[in-house]
Amino acid sequence: MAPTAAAAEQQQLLPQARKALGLAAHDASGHLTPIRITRRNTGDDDVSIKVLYCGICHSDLHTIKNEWRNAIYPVVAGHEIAGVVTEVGKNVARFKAGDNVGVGCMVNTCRSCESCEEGSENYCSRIVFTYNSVDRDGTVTYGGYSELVVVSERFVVRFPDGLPLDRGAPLLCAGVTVYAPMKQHGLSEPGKHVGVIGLGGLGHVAVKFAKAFGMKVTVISTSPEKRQEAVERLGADAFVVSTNASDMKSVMGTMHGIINTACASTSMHPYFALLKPKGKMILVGLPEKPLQVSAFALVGGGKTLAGSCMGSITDTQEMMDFAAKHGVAADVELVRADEVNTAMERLAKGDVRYRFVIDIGNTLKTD
Ligand SMILES: NC(=O)C1=CN([C@@H]2O[C@H](COP(=O)(O)OP(=O)(O)OC[C@H]3O[C@@H](n4cnc5c(N)ncnc54)[C@H](OP(=O)(O)O)[C@@H]3O)[C@@H](O)[C@H]2O)C=CC1
Ligand SMILES: O=C/C=C/c1ccc(O)c(O)c1
Ligand SMILES: [Zn+2]
Ligand SMILES: [Zn+2]
Repeated sequence: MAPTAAAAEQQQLLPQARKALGLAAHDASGHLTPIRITRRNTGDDDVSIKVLYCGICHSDLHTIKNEWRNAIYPVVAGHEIAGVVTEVGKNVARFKAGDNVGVGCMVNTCRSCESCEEGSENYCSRIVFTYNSVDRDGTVTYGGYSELVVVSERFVVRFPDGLPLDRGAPLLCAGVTVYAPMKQHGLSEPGKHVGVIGLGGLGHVAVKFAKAFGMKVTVISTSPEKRQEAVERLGADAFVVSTNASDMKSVMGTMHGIINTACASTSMHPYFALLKPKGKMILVGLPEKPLQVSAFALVGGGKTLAGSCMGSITDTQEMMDFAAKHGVAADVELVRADEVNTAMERLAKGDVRYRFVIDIGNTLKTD
């Protein structure tokens, strides 16, 4: 397939570049088709990575459908990237060809602001996301729905032994996005009770991390059909349906904190009632539409509403190592590159258990 005009223009800006096959959305239909993109040659601080697996995050779907109104088409999504190092630049000390590595949601930051200096580079105001972002050289970033990525060493993490690449890939976004705020907000302490709103890609790994921390965990879901697997397969202690009044009453005022992963907007009022006094609601879901929050739901019990965005690179490596040590990995449905549009349609309907992962290494090929 011929490259689009925008991709061709980008290619001309990069005299030293390689071609790579990717999957791109070209408009808000979100339909993905093969595209030829360019990747820079391996710079002195870069790691070139052959992509083997890439998870499909709901953020990918929000972006390709332009639900956040910020799409820069063509969009090559994907920020749950697992692969093998093929080449490193001369300054790269931590990785060598043949290493199994991962790349998550960011590929560049300013490296000098307060957030960067304190190791919270995920809050850098000049953050460059792995895709749909303008990099410091002016090019638009393309993500892991492609056969090759070239990433500065400091945004690459090591895949620990024992963590499979296909089931580990989703941890690079979904995993760290729930792990980091759980640690930051004291929701990783044994014996505490945490609620997880939304049993999807993020939610199911939140349940697994909570159990690995030794916590009590309750899933708060809109999908009654997930009850059995939440308890029996994922290890949740309880499961309540958010529209079922008696279910919700049974856990009222019991939770130290809630991780809210819902991808669609809803009234937050019933959820705040589940928190203990001074409990914390941590928002990680990014619905297209604004949330409804009543002041009375927060003020009365001295409750906190906080947001959290991904995690730092240090958080990400710590989370990957913790996952390997405690046997935490995503439940995945592996799909071929030519099945990606069907996977997106199913994700939009909540029909996935619990993360689609594209088998890029074996199936992204020219005809
Ligand atoms: N803050 C950050 O850094 C990050 C944010 N995100 C965002 O987090 C959200 C979740 O991502 P992901 O887990 O991949 O998405 P999934 O689609 O895998 O899961 C989302 C879950 O939300 C629940 N849900 C759907 N509709 C509603 C609704 N109307 N009300 C309440 N719950 C609902 C469903 O769970 P159930 O059936 O159990 O109700 C669904 O499975 C997305 O908005 C994504 O963009 C993702 C990564 C990082
Ligand atoms: O899936 C991860 C997305 C994270 C994200 C956070 C904040 C923001 O403005 C984005 O565009 C993406
Ligand atoms: Zn994501
Ligand atoms: Zn910065």
